[in-house]
Amino acid sequence: MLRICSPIIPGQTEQGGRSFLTIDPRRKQVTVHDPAASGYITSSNRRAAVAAPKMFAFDGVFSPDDSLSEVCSGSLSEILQSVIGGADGCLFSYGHSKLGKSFTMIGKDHSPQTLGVIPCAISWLFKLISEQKESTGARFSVRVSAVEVSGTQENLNDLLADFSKVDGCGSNGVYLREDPICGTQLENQSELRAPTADRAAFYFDAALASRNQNAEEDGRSSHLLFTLHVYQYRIEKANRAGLPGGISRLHLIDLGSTAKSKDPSNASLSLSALGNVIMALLNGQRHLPHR
Ligand SMILES: Nc1ncnc2c1ncn2[C@@H]1O[C@H](COP(=O)(O)OP(=O)(O)OP(=O)(O)O)[C@@H](O)[C@H]1O
Repeated sequence: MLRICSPIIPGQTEQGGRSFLTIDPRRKQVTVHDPAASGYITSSNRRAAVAAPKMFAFDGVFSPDDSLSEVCSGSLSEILQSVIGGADGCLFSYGHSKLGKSFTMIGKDHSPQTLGVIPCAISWLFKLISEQKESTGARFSVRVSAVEVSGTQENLNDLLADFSKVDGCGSNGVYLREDPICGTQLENQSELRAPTADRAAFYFDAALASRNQNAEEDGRSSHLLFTLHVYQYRIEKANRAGLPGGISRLHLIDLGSTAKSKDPSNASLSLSALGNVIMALLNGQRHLPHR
């Protein structure tokens, strides 16, 4: 899915130049025209290999006029149904600096219309759970975890560690483990029980408050991984005991800026590197081509 944001070009007002993108939300298509013709780049800077116009098709396209609630409903409905159905899901924002990735994922708490993807996902997940409980009798238990990757060393930080210490199940720190069967696994992050949407939202706010405030000064912005773990149970009619019915996870990720960096170690953030990882996952490869 693609969300188009209006880029502000230095020295040029938003109205000053014709856009080099044509958006067709109904067909879910975007056409890229020659940026030189729209004044966004000079013809001398244009790479000779880029032949415009080029058309790209997506599962969904949101224009700058689309509200945050339209983006949330368009991107979350299907994925939440799948998670309730027992499949894992992931939704992440990716793009250049200051284009509104965090705004899209987190939103602002001014009004219900400016809630971002993560608060909407929390609210709608619990609504779906309650509907599912009514219709099938299934029981659910939701847990949340929140991890930040920040700094030039890409340190992992468990944003809910303080709460799990209070619960008496404090962890010794989150880390990555290479599993020969499942590939790279994030281990040991705090998973806190959230019986209500309000509790999950509280933990989300707490995670945001714990983020590394110095990340931007470190030379790159931080990445936020917020996960809703959904445990399902079937209730035995005879003794009303709960039988484990599987676990699914919804990963909601606000990737930090992908602006070009002079630091060669920042290469893992490039669109092609991310594309390679996604293709490897889709192909079921155990070894993912990441650093
Ligand atoms: N659609 C929008 N409506 C109103 N304000 C927006 C919108 N998109 C972004 N903003 C504002 O623009 C600023 C930059 O947005 P944001 O921090 O979300 O960008 P970002 O892509 O996450 O940047 P970075 O990669 O540097 O973290 C913020 O102050 C945000 O509130």
